Amino acid sequence: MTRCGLIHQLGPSPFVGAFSGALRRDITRTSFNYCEQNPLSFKLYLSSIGLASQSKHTIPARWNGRSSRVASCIRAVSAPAEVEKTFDEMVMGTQRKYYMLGGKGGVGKTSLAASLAVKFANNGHPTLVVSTDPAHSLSDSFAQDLTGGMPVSVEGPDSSLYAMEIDPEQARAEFRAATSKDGGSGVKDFMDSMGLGGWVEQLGELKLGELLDTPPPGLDEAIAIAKVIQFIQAPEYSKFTRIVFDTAPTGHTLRLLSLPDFLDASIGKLLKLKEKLSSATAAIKAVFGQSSDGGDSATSKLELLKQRMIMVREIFRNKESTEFVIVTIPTVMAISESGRLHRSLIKEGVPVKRLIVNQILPPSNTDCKFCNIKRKDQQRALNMLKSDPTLKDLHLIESPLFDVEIRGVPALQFMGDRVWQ
Ligand SMILES: Nc1ncnc2c1ncn2[C@@H]1O[C@H](COP(=O)(O)OP(=O)(O)OP(=O)(O)O)[C@@H](O)[C@H]1O
Repeated sequence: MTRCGLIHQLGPSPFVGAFSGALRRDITRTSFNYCEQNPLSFKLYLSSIGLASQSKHTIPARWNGRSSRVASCIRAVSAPAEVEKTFDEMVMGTQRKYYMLGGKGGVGKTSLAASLAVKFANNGHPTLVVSTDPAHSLSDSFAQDLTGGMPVSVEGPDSSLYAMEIDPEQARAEFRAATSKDGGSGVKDFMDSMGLGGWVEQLGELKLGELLDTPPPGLDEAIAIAKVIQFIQAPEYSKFTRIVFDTAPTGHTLRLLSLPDFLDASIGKLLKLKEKLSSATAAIKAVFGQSSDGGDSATSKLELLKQRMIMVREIFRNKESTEFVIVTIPTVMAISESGRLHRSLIKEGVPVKRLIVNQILPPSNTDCKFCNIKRKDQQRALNMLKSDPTLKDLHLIESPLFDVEIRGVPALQFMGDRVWQ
């Protein structure tokens, strides 16, 4: 069929205008791009030609054959009710999306985050997977050295996949360097030496020393995430359309969620105080005949950090761009903790739709007594999950216990194809 033939077959629609401008180019490709960029309009278009809400099998075969990503898009818009919580929905669109995987220690967060990242990359999304867990295992999962705090290219997937382990210690050292110079003890010493006790009291009220010397739990991870934001704002990393976070175990993640507010307030107060101080120091410097300008790099660094913290908080709560996926295993203890995690995420306004139960024993015909008891035990935990008021409405993804360790891209791809459907 010719390209013009295709547009005739598509038939009249309010959206034909959007396609017709591209007639001399590749109309088919344009329609596919249009599907990704304007899914709702494209859905209306499909509806106008009688294809929306029909089975995906009625979508013309040539549309499905373009690439897995556009096929996903077309399937997604043509069967919205089925697709809402499937992988098609996760992969649809070229706007940047963040997926945060979190749960109790050892349940499989890293393996599932890495397998999701591989699947996104294999579906055409330039993807970055980041570990903010101080006890990194992303390098082990990819069987590749990812240390160094910079995105490292992962070999294997169809589109570019980068992975990055943030070193929280190093991130905190950078934070301290930015703040201690003249925002913490430096300012305090200076004001002491000038005999300006009133200012020192105000500094004391801000508890800056405490913030810098004994950081609250979760600060490391907040700074680590702020660092990721810094990376993805740089032009060379702006290409990533999917960013997957392998987060630290539950407790840390929960504290992290309330931290941006805390830091935002503290840093905001500090900046206000520093504004007042800078006019005081200007006056004092003038007495000594020194120039009052010369920049204040610590203040601008703090301002930058504050902006990033605000961005972190906004990203965590943005329903359009972010989803927190709870990972658990079929045990009563893990499921109870997942319930608490979900309640806290709701309280913090973090969007959650999916719950993965990992390491489910697959059915077997053999008469293994241990396996049968274990399977019944897991079933009890699964029943508890299905009747838990906070968890039962989440979309449940069951992930089997694999008989081999999941390490390296081929194994992660295998896991991803089994879990993310
Ligand atoms: N479905 C599975 N089948 C078989 N092995 C699995 C499965 N999921 C995870 N594992 C294995 O369990 C171990 C722990 O997994 P992983 O490191 O992904 O968990 P985690 O939640 O990230 O742990 P931590 O909280 O310590 O960071 C790894 O050896 C991993 O290969």
